[in-house]
Amino acid sequence: MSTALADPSPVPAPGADDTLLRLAALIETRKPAHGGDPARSYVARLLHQGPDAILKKIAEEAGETLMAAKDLQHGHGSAQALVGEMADLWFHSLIALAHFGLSPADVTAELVRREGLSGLEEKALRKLQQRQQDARQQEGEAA
Ligand SMILES: N=c1c2ncn([C@@H]3O[C@H](COP(=O)(O)OP(=O)(O)OP(=O)(O)O)[C@@H](O)[C@H]3O)c2ncn1[C@@H]1O[C@H](COP(=O)(O)O)[C@@H](O)[C@H]1O
Repeated sequence: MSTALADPSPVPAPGADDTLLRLAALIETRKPAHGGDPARSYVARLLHQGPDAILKKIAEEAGETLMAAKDLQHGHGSAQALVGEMADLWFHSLIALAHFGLSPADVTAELVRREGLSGLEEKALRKLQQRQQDARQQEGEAA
């Protein structure tokens, strides 16, 4: 009998779910340069209000996500409530990316770059680089 563990969640093929890309493309059409109308579109209104308003929404949605997760942790929330708040957070993050001329493809490219690199290894590498940089700086000051 095989002792291999069953895969708990099959890894989808790259690009299998393009929901974020489709939503980002829609958000792009809401920019003032593309005729987005703040009177008729929530996204256009937020883009029109500018980065402070967008970032305020992200902070708000991050807080609501945290509260929904804590509720679930303590047994008086629902998974659906957490999913809803996380969706709000992702949605507003996409608007922020669009404002700064970025797309979810930029974020996934960064995640792809990190694939296979353990967070613990990355942290150790970062500390090593910092120590090397500090040592170089001290040598420079001593010279
Ligand atoms: N996914 C979303 C989406 N998620 C959340 N929201 C809106 O985000 C708003 C903020 O959520 P809140 O819970 O904070 O609600 P609120 O208290 O009314 O917020 P305030 O605006 O008053 O601060 C709500 O009005 C939600 O309806 C969204 N609005 C739009 N989309 C997508 O964006 C597309 C374009 O939307 P429009 O630009 O409005 O046409 C839509 O077709 C959808 O696919």
